[in-house]
Amino acid sequence: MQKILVSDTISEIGLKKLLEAKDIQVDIKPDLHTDELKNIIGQYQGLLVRSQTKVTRDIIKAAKNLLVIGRAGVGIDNIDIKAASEQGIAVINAPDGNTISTAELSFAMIMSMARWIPQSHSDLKQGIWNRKKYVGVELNNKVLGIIGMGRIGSEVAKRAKAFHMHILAYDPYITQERAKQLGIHLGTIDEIFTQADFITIHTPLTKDTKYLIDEKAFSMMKKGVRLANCARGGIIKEEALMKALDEGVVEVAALDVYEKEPPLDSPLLKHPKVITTPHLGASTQEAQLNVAIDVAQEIYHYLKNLPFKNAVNMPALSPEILHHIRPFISLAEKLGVFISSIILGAIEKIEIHYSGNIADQEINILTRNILKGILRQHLGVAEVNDVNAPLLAKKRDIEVLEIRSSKTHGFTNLITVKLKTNIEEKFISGTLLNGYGPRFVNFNGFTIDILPEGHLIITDHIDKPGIVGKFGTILGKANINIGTMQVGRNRAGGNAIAFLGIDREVEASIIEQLNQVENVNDTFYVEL
Ligand SMILES: NC(=O)c1ccc[n+]([C@@H]2O[C@H](COP(=O)([O-])OP(=O)(O)OC[C@H]3O[C@@H](n4cnc5c(N)ncnc54)[C@H](O)[C@@H]3O)[C@@H](O)[C@H]2O)c1
Ligand SMILES: O=C(O)[C@H](O)COP(=O)(O)O
Repeated sequence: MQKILVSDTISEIGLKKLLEAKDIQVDIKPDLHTDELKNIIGQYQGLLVRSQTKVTRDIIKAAKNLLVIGRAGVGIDNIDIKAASEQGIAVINAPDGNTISTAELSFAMIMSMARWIPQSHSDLKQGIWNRKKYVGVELNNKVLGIIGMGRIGSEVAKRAKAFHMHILAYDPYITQERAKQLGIHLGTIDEIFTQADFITIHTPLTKDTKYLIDEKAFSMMKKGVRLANCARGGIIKEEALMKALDEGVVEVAALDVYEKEPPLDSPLLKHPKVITTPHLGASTQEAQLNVAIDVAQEIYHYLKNLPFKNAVNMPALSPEILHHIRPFISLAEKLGVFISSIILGAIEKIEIHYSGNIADQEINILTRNILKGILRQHLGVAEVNDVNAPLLAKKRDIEVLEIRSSKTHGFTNLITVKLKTNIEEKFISGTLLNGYGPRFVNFNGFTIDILPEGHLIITDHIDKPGIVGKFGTILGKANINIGTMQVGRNRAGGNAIAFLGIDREVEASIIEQLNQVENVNDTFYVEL
């Protein structure tokens, strides 16, 4: 039974897929204190959160059995992705489900700022009829600066266009072609600061966007600019915003998110020109249902080894791509297990060549599986998975090289894994033979045809009469049956190899006996 902890308020209707799964237990415990979460997280394979639960390195360290963290929403800044990746925990979010709701709230903020709706509403509720104080501006013909032209930014742009606003967007990661498609003008951040009548922010909080709107930015802005942030606190430097409001540079600010949440002691809450909502961007019935359905489905798929698309710390594979690549995944891992089991010394470099058809595929997942196969021999099965394998290699200063080539080498597809240690260099090549499945086809230059399955003994020896017979005698005495055998040599009397497929696991003492046979250089046992 796999256990999932839901530690924030997430739509239970949306979680149906997980709640109805017979072999999954879902515990719903919103509003857990950090210490309580730390105490119980060790029991769970899955953790489902929104933005409230802070999944810190400390929590992740305590999460000994955690396989996946699901975020019912977009922002993942409450999750220590680096710590999760290092521990091999996949992080999956639900980026699409709350786009419209957040775009609509952002637009509501823009309209509220234009017409002083919250302030005049609040006055009137207190019996103050003040028509002169609340003269607003039209949106018509105004310049709307959008910082971050992703899902939400694009939806805000569509709505603003309907109001005949001119859109000036800044997003270093979108192309002119995309801007043209959206019917917007792409400019620099400085152009936004100097030209926009309204500015709305839709980027994630990153090291590049932290305090993107600071004193310098405010000093460039048009006097009377209206500024909305429904993205993340910390993109606007709040101290600088207070000053800009007091100096009249910013006429009105609308904030849904804050540097510290809840911002109960922030002076911004008391400022008459600041409109505030308590992080409500995604708080609609529709968005909450959408993100819960999306994340529940993704977590279910992740736990059941089915295709998933929104992992933030590993590549997403569509069912179509997965269909093509899936048969190669097990071959890739076996190539990794094999080569690292038969090499001596500390690994310095891993070179992976993808040739033929496979070179055009999404190979990142194959590389991850090769690295997983290699590193598991040294670090243990529990320590290494698809998520953390590249990071673990990097941490150990192992150089990893991926080389794609259209050359076929006689096979429609071929994966070669070359390992260099401080002592030696070896390689193994494998292919998927149409109709026959995976095969190892070359080992260190020796042509072979090995089904990569079960128990294998591999010897490196000198080609002399009687050697193979001696192997048979030693194994026979130990009651170990040889099911398959292949030998190869570079020339008569030269270097030779033998691959013996045996029926059961073999003890180290038997390998030692094989190693003692005259003219044998090395003997290895591999289980695939
Ligand atoms: N208030 C809420 O409740 C709420 C709800 C949903 C999302 N959000 C926030 O909104 C953000 C945007 O959501 P989205 O779904 O549109 O994400 P998205 O990934 O689709 O879009 C983000 C855009 O920001 C751009 N960007 C990144 N760094 C930038 C930089 N330095 N300068 C300019 N642009 C940059 C990216 O290229 C991307 O196009 C999320 O990261 C989340 O933090 C808040
Ligand atoms: O990043 C998001 O998806 C939003 O900030 C929503 O956060 P919430 O799920 O805590 O409302």
